[in-house]
Amino acid sequence: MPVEHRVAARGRLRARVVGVVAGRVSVPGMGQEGEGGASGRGRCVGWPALDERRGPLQASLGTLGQWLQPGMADSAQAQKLVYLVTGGCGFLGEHVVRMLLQREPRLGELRVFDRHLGPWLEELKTGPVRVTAIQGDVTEAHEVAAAVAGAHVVIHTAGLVDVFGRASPETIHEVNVQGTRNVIEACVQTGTRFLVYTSSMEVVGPNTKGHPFYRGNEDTLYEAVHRHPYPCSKALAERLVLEANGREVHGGLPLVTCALRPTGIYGEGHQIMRDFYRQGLRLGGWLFRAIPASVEHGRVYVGNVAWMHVLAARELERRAALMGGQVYFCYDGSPYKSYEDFNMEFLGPCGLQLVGARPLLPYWLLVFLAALNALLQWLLRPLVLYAPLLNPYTLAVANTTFTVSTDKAQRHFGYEPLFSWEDSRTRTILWVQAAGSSAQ
Ligand SMILES: NC(=O)c1ccc[n+]([C@@H]2O[C@H](COP(=O)([O-])OP(=O)(O)OC[C@H]3O[C@@H](n4cnc5c(N)ncnc54)[C@H](O)[C@@H]3O)[C@@H](O)[C@H]2O)c1
Ligand SMILES: CC(C)[C@@H](O)CC[C@@H](C)[C@H]1CC[C@H]2[C@@H]3[C@H](O)C=C4C[C@@H](O)CC[C@]4(C)[C@H]3CC[C@]12C
Repeated sequence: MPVEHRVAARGRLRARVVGVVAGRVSVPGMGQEGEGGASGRGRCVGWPALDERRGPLQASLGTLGQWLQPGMADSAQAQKLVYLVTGGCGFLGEHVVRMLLQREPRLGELRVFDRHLGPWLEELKTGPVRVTAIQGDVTEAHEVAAAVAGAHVVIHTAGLVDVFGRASPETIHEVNVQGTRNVIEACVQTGTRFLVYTSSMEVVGPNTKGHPFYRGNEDTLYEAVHRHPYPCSKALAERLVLEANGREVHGGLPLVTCALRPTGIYGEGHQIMRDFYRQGLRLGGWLFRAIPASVEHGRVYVGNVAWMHVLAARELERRAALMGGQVYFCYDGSPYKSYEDFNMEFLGPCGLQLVGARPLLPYWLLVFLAALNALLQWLLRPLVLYAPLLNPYTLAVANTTFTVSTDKAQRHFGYEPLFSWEDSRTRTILWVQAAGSSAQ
């Protein structure tokens, strides 16, 4: 089946929606979204409270609304279902797209929505499934609404994953919070009932006080206080998604939402891992320990995160009462190790060595160098983007234990990791080797 490319021109998206040609699609002015902030534990220091920002949609639903009749999802059972993956060309998104094509038998159309479409989409010529690539921006409500219209379920992975200061705090907030708000409102306005959101461990921590989170779970009490734009945006977006659970969508049925919280994801396509490998190659095969081996980090293989998204999206309908409004950490059998030691599980077999049983530099010097990097980034910003790996935030995260131990996803929707640790490790090593050889 050829991949159909649709480009969301500003204000217009010529779309074929589940067999219906919608032409110009816009979505009714929303007025105000749900009042009141969630009672969640998280707190973002210095950020607009949730209720201060309203994102009413600016347009009104055209003829499309008459065709999206109540019960359309019911009839969708007879047909094949329409899935939408936002951020579908990202590191995680691509794995979700491929996993859906391999393991979702109900799939009739897969819409891949992203600002930057990958050339690999062209390869996805599958038999019964129509793959529709949509170049669009989640901060543009009308583009999101056009992509969502007619979808049975939305898997919302699109986000600005920036802890290195590449984007401004406002841009991070616009994409991660307003973009999520737009996805929610599009579901409500067009009648899409199921929404799976890719949240993050950082909604919980590490917090600004550097408290460890040791083998914690979804019910562990932890003071989730954040200052950095990225965790703040993820916490606010997650709260929006969970608060939206139960809202009435077009057609009169309730919206069902859940949020998945991956810890540090690794696997094929992990750019930071590739950068570490290339850095090691440049340094003659050596990497130098900066973090104590005792600092445990939870990591999870991208294939298992993708599988959890596919399963949650499938089960959300059947188990709405149990799963609706819930959060789930993403986990698998990956070992608990320091960030650097864990990376060496893949970089070691690729020829690199981690120098030092203990950090080679004293922590105070790392703190100084991180602060210097932050100062340089600020001074150089008008001239050039300077965004090194080491900054006060990444040093704090790297230096704080954060591991999860939970079976909530297994208990709620039968999740079991699809890939063993051994398989995850082998796949990642092969990818690093290929990525490394392409660098030489
Ligand atoms: N990588 C991790 O370790 C990790 C861990 C936990 C959670 N997450 C979450 O998983 C999701 C995906 O992360 P990733 O690591 O794959 O990042 P990524 O940057 O590889 O993928 C994000 C995708 O979203 C797209 N995107 C960004 N802004 C957009 C916009 N305005 N409109 C439309 N598309 C836009 C990007 O083009 C990209 O394809 C994010 O929400 C992130 O917060 C990632
Ligand atoms: C320069 C050294 C101190 C080096 O060890 C720094 C490593 C640092 C770049 C990474 C350490 C922990 C990573 C984060 C963690 O894996 C979880 C994340 C959540 C996810 O939502 C986005 C990515 C990230 C913030 C991830 C980013 C890189 C690290 C900070």
